[in-house]
Amino acid sequence: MTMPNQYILLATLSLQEAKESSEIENIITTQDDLYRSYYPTQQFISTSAKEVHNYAKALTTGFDTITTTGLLTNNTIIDIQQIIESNNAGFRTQGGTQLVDQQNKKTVYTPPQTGQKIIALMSDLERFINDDQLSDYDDLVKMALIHHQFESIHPFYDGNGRTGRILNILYLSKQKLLGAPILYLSRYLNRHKTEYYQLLQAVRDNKSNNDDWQAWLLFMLKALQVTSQDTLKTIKGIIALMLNCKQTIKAKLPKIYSHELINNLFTHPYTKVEFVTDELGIHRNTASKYLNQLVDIGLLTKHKLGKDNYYLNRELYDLLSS
Ligand SMILES: Nc1ncnc2c1ncn2[C@@H]1O[C@H](COP(=O)(O)OP(=O)(O)OP(=O)(O)O)[C@@H](O)[C@H]1O
Repeated sequence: MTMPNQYILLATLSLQEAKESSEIENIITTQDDLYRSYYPTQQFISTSAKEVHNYAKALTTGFDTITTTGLLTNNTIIDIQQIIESNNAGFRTQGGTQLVDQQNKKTVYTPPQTGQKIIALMSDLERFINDDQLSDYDDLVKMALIHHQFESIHPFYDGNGRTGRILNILYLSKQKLLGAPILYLSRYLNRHKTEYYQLLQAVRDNKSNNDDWQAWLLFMLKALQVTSQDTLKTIKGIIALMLNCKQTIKAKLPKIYSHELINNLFTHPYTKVEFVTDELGIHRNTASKYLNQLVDIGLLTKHKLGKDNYYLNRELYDLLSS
């Protein structure tokens, strides 16, 4: 709420979430490729950067839908997976899906196999997500239960991991625990991937009865706690950098100062002449002059890639990567 322009957080943090969540599925992209790609014009530096941008798009599309309807339905879940995977296969109708341990190639878990069973289970889950009367558990606990159940149903042929992690944030937003979708668990889950996978499975193996549920819930609550603290730190860091940037431009280049310029520099860690031209509504030559002046006073650094020049806001980039 203290951010002058919340879109900055959505643009930067949702891409970080997309990066981390995709990395859990071994889709690896660098910060450079990520921020040099641009979804609106479909310019992607690499195929994995494209997948990561699709994930961010799926997330914001899901958020827009629940903001409008107040519901998180199976249709929305199908739309999300469709944007992530760029296919419209929908829920599985054929058997054969198994979860395999990547190291020893053994099957860890066989999710439900028939289309009928998947639809029945997803209908139950949809009811659980949307009808608050069905359970009086805390919403954070419900989020962890929903994630476990969704991954256990594994309703799609692919994209289940990433779709399930988007559901976490959408559920918290739907329950109005978040005003903007900016609490992203994937960094924590990625750092604790082995435990994340083990705990998902342990509940099902249930070797020590109910303790496995407890361990799973505590793991997810810890993920929420750590992520909340980290996110607040990041937001405070961005606010401080914006203030510093504003003061520096006002002092050294007062003629080019505008809110729109500051917003541009903090929405795109790597900005370009085109972005400034579009977002400030100024001529290309003027945009180019502004960016070079910002390089001269040390606020940006210039990098050439192919035909394009990119202007890096290094401090923002470092803060988001840290
Ligand atoms: N034992 C398990 N039980 C249930 N879910 C699990 C288990 N182990 C891992 N998962 C979940 O499954 C996800 C990976 O699913 P899978 O390997 O089938 O890929 P996928 O469906 O193509 O999804 P994506 O493309 O997003 O990786 C993990 O990220 C995790 O959320």
